[in-house]
Amino acid sequence: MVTWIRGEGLHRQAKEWAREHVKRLEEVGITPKLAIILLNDDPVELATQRRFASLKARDVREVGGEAEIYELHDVPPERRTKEALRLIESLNKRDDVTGVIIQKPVPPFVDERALFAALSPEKDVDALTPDNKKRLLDRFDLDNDVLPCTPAGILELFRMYGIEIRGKDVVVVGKGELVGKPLSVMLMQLDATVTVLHALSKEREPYVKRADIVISAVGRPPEIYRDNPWRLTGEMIKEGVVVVGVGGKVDPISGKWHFDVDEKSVAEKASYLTPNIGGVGLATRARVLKNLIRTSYQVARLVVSSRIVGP
Ligand SMILES: NC(=O)C1=CN([C@@H]2O[C@H](COP(=O)(O)OP(=O)(O)OC[C@H]3O[C@@H](n4cnc5c(N)ncnc54)[C@H](OP(=O)(O)O)[C@@H]3O)[C@@H](O)[C@H]2O)C=CC1
Ligand SMILES: Nc1nc(=O)c2c([nH]1)NC[C@@H]1CN(c3ccc(C(=O)N[C@@H](CCC(=O)O)C(=O)O)cc3)C=[N+]21
Repeated sequence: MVTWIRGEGLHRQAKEWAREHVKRLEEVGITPKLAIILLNDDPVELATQRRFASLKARDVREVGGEAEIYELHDVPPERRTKEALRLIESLNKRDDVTGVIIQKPVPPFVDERALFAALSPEKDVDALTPDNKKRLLDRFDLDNDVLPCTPAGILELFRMYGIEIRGKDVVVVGKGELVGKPLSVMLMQLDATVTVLHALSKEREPYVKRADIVISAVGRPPEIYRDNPWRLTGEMIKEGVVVVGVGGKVDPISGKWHFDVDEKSVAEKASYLTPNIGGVGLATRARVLKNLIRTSYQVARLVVSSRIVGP
């Protein structure tokens, strides 16, 4: 029988914790405010990113903070990087903005590197600025650092469900900057044997079949992408494996979700499995809240007093 790995508990705990810290920050005159930037005009991405952005904004408002969503997807392609840079610079300067998320993926013609390089590292809720990314290669502290939201959320889920990582064969499918790459680095530091598969991997099946833990972070469901699709099904995995499904897209026409993992067939073989709804997404949002509180303390130290102590 499969045990479902649910994110609800982490999400609820994070909201309670964040609510307390919003009150403490109010006492020093700081209200956490998250700015979310949308840049992608691809219809699938726009539908998906709008959904995520509004959920994150809702969480922040529920704990007493503020959120602003900036939609730049209508700016002509040739001006979009420039306009985004201008917006990021103004958000950097504003003392009322304490955290910024640039929703990924950005369209191919936008200079993503330049955007993350321009963002103030102390407001970087996703830990995606060049310096924040590099710190991961050194070491990390799951309880105290601003870490990439989804990888950290997944590690918290493993801890909560008592899933061992040390010495395990872990396959990570996808090496995106947001999930696959940082997560595989973190798993390596936790002494897993990590195999990373991606679009150009010669073979995937043999690696997936022998893994103790499979994490799928691709986001190319066959219902939406004819070219180069990916789906993990029950016949691809061994009995008793732990499966974590991360990738998913909203179909802009039907408004329906399609995911990396075929929940039904995988549930018949896996020992632990994240549900496509109510799993990693909630763990990610829990971590977004925690990171925003941490970046808000960092901003408070800069604009109010360096003596303010954080969580
Ligand atoms: N549930 C949640 O909370 C979250 C979900 N997501 C979702 O996770 C997914 C991944 O996010 P992100 O890291 O930004 O992804 P990217 O789009 O940056 O990367 C996708 C990765 O998948 C690989 N890939 C593409 N096609 C295949 C294939 N056919 N088989 C195997 N691998 C393939 C790519 O390979 P290559 O590098 O060779 O091009 C790339 O490494 C997205 O769907 C995103 O929406 C993200 C964050 C949170
Ligand atoms: N810079 C950046 N940072 C991100 O953190 C980021 C991003 N870009 N791009 C896209 C992905 C995706 N993502 C999710 C957030 C919430 C849910 C989520 O809450 N899902 C709910 C419900 C979904 C629904 O009700 O529609 C669930 O799983 O139960 C999922 C996925 C963050 N992402």
